[in-house]
Amino acid sequence: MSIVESPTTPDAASIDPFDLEFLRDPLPHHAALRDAGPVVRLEKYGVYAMARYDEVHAALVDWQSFQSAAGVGLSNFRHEKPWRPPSVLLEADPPRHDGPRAVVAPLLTTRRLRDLEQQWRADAATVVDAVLDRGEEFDAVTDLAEVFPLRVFPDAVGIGKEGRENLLPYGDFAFNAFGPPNELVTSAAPHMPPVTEWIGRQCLRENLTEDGFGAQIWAAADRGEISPEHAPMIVRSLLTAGVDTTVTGIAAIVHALAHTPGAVARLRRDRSLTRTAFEEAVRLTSPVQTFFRTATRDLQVGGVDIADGEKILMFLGSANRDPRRWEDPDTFDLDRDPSGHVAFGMGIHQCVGQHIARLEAICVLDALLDRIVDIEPAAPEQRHLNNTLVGWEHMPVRVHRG
Ligand code: HEM
Ligand SMILES: O=C(O)c1ccc(-c2ccccn2)cc1
Repeated sequence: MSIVESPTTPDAASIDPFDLEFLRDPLPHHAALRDAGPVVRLEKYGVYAMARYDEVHAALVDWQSFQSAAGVGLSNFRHEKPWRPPSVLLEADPPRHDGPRAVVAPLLTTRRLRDLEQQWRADAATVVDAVLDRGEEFDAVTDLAEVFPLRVFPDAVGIGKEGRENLLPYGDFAFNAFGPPNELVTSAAPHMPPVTEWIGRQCLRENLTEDGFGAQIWAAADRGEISPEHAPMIVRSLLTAGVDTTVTGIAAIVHALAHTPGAVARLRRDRSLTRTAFEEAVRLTSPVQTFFRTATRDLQVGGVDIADGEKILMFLGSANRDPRRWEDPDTFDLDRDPSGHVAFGMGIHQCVGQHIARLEAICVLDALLDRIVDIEPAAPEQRHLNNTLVGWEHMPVRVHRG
């Protein structure tokens, strides 16, 4: 008896995770990939997809078998030239990864961010007041989620005031470049040379303030903890990975509150839940949806043979909604324990900036909770399409000030 594919269940092997229709609404495709098995070979790109929590988690923590140095995008650095010099963090395996990581991680701990927290809370109050002064309806993306990170993060890194409008397009391109050269990449590429050049200049010691993360990274080079040519590369890492991602992180918590009646009231009653709220928001809407690893030897996963050198695409957003791991996964649930989610990855490459991301979101969330008693969608939202990131162009909301 032949198995008749129902028209609504796409044959998983033919799924294109970089097709614009997929990016517009990935959820049904994630379910098809999860249900097709622990590993599915995607015919279009000849890569192996992992969409279930257990396999994604296992690959993330096994850097020896699933390496980053061949690139964490579709492009395989064993055979192809990267579009930019590889990151000494993201696209490096131990031991090359160890020194840069040991330098950056201590700079970005919650303890080190304490003095930033006071300033960022004041900034968040200023930004939210300015938004609410204009009325009870606003765009949570263009008026808030894009405004706050660009107000606080470039100063924290210590880059110059001019040209900061390059940061979002640069990050957007970098995250698109992890995918295939589709129209999201080809339409932006012609505009990138001056943007890439600007980013490179911001990472030079003479262009950094003496009190930001950038200067602290250069000071580590003075101490011989990293080589001098790695210092600008590491500053570039912060500028690449630290802006567009946090825009979605902030938008994700606002989205969750606007679509979950009673959540604002619950959080106003119990502020100890705000950290859980952010973790649950990025579990539900993982800003970084996918990225790759490369097999370092012939592997077998879930009965599927993966040869040395093959690319594996990990679906973090899908893993974070896998019903095999999460009860009622599609619900924003403040009583859930979201720990163990893979929105920040896991293992040696787990997001080194996650405490920055968390602090930015909590500062905005608390500023909102201090001023509103409820929030709801005011008009249909508009997705922002990117090969790796999920996010919104617009998110109209209406707040009630009580
Ligand atoms: C909500 C916001 C963010 C999300 C969802 C996010 C997500 C991630 C994920 C999933 C990884 C792992 C990549 C891998 O395993 O290959 C990662 C790594 C990284 N992130 Fe974040 N990130 C966020 C914000 C930030 C910020 C604010 C910074 C900078 C301050 C940052 C800097 C980095 C760097 C440098 C790495 C590479 C770490 C390494 O390879 O050792 N990220 N991030
Ligand atoms: O070191 C860099 O330049 C860099 C670091 C991290 C990322 C990244 C990639 C996938 C998921 C989350 N973050 C991108 C770039």
